[in-house]
Amino acid sequence: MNKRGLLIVVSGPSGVGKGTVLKKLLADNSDIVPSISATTRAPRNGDIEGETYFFKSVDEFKRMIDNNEFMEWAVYNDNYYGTPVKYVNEKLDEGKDVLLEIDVQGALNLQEKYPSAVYIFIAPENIDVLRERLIGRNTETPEEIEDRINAAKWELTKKDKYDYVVVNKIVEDASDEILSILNKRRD
Ligand SMILES: Nc1ncnc2c1ncn2[C@@H]1O[C@H](COP(=O)(O)OP(=O)(O)OP(=O)(O)O)[C@@H](O)[C@H]1O
Ligand SMILES: Nc1nc2c(ncn2[C@@H]2O[C@H](COP(=O)(O)O)[C@@H](O)[C@H]2O)c(=O)[nH]1
Repeated sequence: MNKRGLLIVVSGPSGVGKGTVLKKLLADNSDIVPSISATTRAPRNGDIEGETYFFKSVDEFKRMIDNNEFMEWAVYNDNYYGTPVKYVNEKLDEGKDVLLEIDVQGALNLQEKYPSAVYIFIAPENIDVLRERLIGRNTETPEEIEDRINAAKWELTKKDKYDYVVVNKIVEDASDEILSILNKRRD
């Protein structure tokens, strides 16, 4: 029988560069499978249904909650986000490592249920860098950016609850640091 895969949980404020760093990590490591979340937020430029997210109406999302289809879910800036449990369990059972990129509330909710997962927080050098990255990405309105910065301030107070904190100054360095954390945990 396969050894069960490692559950990898990564969080960090919106705009810190999680998606960018994890894309590099996944490109270099075909043995890590990303989980695809469901969300009620509107698709933004570059989003692809079934690849970046499964886009749901609020009613559909609530039905999935009632049917226990999520391993965790949370409301982030007025939208629902959740991790469909079936796919993650299938891949872990196949012995694959599964990567969840989720918000802090979701990660903290998982910690009791999945103590053997590895919890990694990606942090910015400071809030000004975070704001510049969100502005530079140009996918949110100025009001939405301020909401995300406010959420970030709260999220940063929780970083010590994670097993590891990785500062994303240079994408390649952050990806390498995560890989060396994973290699240590796989030993
Ligand atoms: N180390 C870095 N240095 C400079 N710019 C970066 C770095 N990492 C990411 N970026 C840029 O910052 C912006 C935000 O990155 P990204 O979309 O990956 O963030 P995120 O944490 O996944 O955000 P969200 O949670 O909102 O999806 C992008 O424009 C990206 O190109
Ligand atoms: N608790 C969960 N949080 C999730 C999930 N999928 C994504 N996220 C987090 O939401 C925010 C905003 O994401 P965005 O795509 O709108 O920028 C970010 O922190 C994501 O990591 C999930 O399934 N559960």
